[in-house]
Amino acid sequence: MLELRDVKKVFFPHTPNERVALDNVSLRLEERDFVTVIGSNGAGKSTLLNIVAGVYRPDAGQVHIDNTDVTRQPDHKVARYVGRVFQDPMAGTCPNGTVEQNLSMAYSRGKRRGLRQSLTKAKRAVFREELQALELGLENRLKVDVGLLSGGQRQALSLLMATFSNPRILLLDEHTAALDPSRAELITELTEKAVDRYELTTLMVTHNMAQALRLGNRLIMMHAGRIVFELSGEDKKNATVQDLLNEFAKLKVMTDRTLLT
Ligand SMILES: Nc1ncnc2c1ncn2[C@@H]1O[C@H](COP(=O)(O)OP(=O)(O)OP(=O)(O)O)[C@@H](O)[C@H]1O
Repeated sequence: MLELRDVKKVFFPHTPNERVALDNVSLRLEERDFVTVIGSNGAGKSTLLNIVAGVYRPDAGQVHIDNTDVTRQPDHKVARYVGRVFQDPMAGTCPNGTVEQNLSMAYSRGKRRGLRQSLTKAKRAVFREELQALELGLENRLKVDVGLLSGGQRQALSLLMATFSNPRILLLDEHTAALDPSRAELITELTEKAVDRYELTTLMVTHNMAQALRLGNRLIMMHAGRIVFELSGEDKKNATVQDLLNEFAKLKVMTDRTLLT
């Protein structure tokens, strides 16, 4: 379970450059909820993920993961609960490490020290099995440096690393946006599989409205630091990209009115 209560984040407060990135945002994800987040540029989507991941501290409000208040915890502590995949396929993996070294690092996240160390035979067998599920042949390339993999392969590996140690929350930050259409489709399919397989609770930012409708059981639209529109259940299943465009159009009218007053 993830809960944000009245979270506020302001950049450059009390200066001419002040930006209210999150304006008293409250959001609750129940176990296994998969929420897609859409919104225009600067709406506050990345800030929302960064607050959950502990990269930024809110100026007000709280963040809870399960029964733990993580509001004031630094990102390396919050990493115990959170798996994250970034837009840049190069961001989630270490290029100078082999596939198995990268997986080993991710595997030991949140585990006791003894388990962190060596690459045992048993661990390798687990890695092989997990890689097989990606159907990219990476199970035969355990000793290859990650820097030699393609962008799509690296993003598939990042996704596996973010998910297979069963994080309490999975954060997806436009994680298919930098890939060509066929690779984006592959990663989208792998995401659905991983979320099902590891029974994850997921928050995904995307600019792709069709993807936001296709994935997950809930959708939120953000604008100017607020959640302005939500869909869930049957309403989300039946919604079309045109419906979302209509909601965006309403926001534009609102923004134009605000500018005029
Ligand atoms: N590190 C930062 N320093 C200063 N201002 C920031 C910082 N991060 C975000 N902002 C500002 O906060 C607001 C929200 O930004 P954010 O990146 O969360 O939006 P977004 O919805 O993710 O946008 P995009 O779709 O363009 O990535 C914007 O006005 C942005 O300029």
